[in-house]
Amino acid sequence: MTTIINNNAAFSIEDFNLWYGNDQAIHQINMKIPRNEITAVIGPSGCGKSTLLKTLNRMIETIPSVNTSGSIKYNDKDIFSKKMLVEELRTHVGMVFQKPNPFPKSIYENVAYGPKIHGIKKKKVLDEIVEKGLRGAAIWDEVKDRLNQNAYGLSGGQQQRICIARCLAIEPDVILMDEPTSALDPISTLKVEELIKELKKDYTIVIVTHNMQQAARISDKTAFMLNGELVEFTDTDQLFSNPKDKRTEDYITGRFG
Ligand SMILES: Nc1ncnc2c1ncn2[C@@H]1O[C@H](COP(=O)(O)OP(=O)(O)OP(=O)(O)O)[C@@H](O)[C@H]1O
Repeated sequence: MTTIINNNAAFSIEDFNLWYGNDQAIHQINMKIPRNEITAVIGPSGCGKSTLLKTLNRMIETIPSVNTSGSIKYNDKDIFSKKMLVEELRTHVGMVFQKPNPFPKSIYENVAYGPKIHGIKKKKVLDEIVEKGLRGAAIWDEVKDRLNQNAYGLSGGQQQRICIARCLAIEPDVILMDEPTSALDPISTLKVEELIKELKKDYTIVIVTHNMQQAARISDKTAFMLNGELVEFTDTDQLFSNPKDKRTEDYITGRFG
């Protein structure tokens, strides 16, 4: 997609509402997600974090009861417009899930999968993409001698980095991460956190996390959601040191959630 970008927001969300059937899960959200930064979305269980994230690459459309109003623009283009092909949106906006979900295939095939679907057949080109993806996901050195082994044989933390490599191989612009470390042990979590900080040089990252310390450690901006509303969205340092809204303060000081 060739786009002239007029502002510094990867996503501009305006007056956005979302319903599952009759239940409204997102209420009138306005936010601009900055490019090449890490934006964390925090809030208690059920506040709508995953729903908002899954809307950004239209994964939410797989649920038939969903209705929306308002607008979401990616690079100034309406993601819900008929002209926006969902497959194209998802090549620009990749996603990494809570539980590592490699395919039951070799490490190599996991990373080469997306490019192959997009028609790349030459072994040499695929080799290069696989190496670049694995290097980008900081796992090349650990797996370069066993690319043909099944990805299921790796540890949870390694599997998650393979999933990140798989995402990088389609050369996205934005990476959405839904609690990417919640199934990992502390050491793997730290590795993935280091990787996320490294990736923001080249990508815009939006990460949903239950873990406030994680948001504070890695993100530039933090959004606090409650009952489907965006209560506060500002610089991470500011949100954790000097929240403007009493509800944010109550949440970050552990009074609820
Ligand atoms: N497929 C669905 N059908 C109907 N309601 C749903 C569906 N998915 C989520 N919801 C509802 O939408 C609201 C927001 O859920 P969502 O999963 O976005 O919250 P969350 O903040 O990500 O929660 P958690 O931290 O527990 O994952 C909740 O009330 C939830 O029950």
